[in-house]
Amino acid sequence: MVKEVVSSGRIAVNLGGDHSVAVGTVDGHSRGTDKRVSLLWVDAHADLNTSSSSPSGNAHGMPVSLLVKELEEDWPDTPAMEWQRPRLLINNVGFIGLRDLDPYEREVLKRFNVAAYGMEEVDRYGIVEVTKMALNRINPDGVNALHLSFDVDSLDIHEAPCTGTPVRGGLSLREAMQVMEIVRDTGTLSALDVVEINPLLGNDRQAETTVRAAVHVIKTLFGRCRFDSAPS
Ligand SMILES: NC(=[NH2+])NCCC[C@H](N)C(=O)O
Ligand SMILES: [Mn+2]
Repeated sequence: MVKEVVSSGRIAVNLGGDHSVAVGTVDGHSRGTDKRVSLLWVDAHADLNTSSSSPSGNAHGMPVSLLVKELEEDWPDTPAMEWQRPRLLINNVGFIGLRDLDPYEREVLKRFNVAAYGMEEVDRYGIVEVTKMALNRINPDGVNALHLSFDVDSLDIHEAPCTGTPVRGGLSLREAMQVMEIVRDTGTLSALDVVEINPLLGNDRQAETTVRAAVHVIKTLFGRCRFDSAPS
């Protein structure tokens, strides 16, 4: 599906589901375009575990490591995954919002000098600077197709309470909207995932808060301006 949408020149929007859906969406994206794909992963977690490094065994903590060529050797045999081969370069992958990493993930980020920006960098440099630095590093000439994979757990738990692995101290909705404004203005966006919304993990009000936050993020990415439109 993503392959067809992207190859017809449209932007693919994928609503998850847990973050392991991104293995399929990013794979389809890269097969639907002649361009190289840069991946911006906005998340509290790096989702870089392999099945052997993962402390939890949860697949939603592993998609990025399945997608990058550099980690192919780190994976034990994956019998169910023959359909997918890694197609991305790890230096075309950037992270924003990190604040909960496992030891293997930390080691990989260091080993390849990945464009990884945690909440400390967001606090130190500000979200605008961090977003620009990340985009410059993963898509320096602006010629690659951008895949934005947005995990709602990148947001602070007050903004997005209904998610499976929340981590306190995350992005404000305003910071996330600034990321979207900057990405939008690059004109490079080719596919979007919005994932890890689980309305069952909370009361109605919390579900509504979470869904509305996601809607704000999506609308901003597709052109809604904060100055001249009423909030929704
Ligand atoms: N997409 C997510 N919410 N990922 C959470 C991953 C948490 C932890 N790093 C793990 O591997 O289990
Ligand atoms: Mn994630």
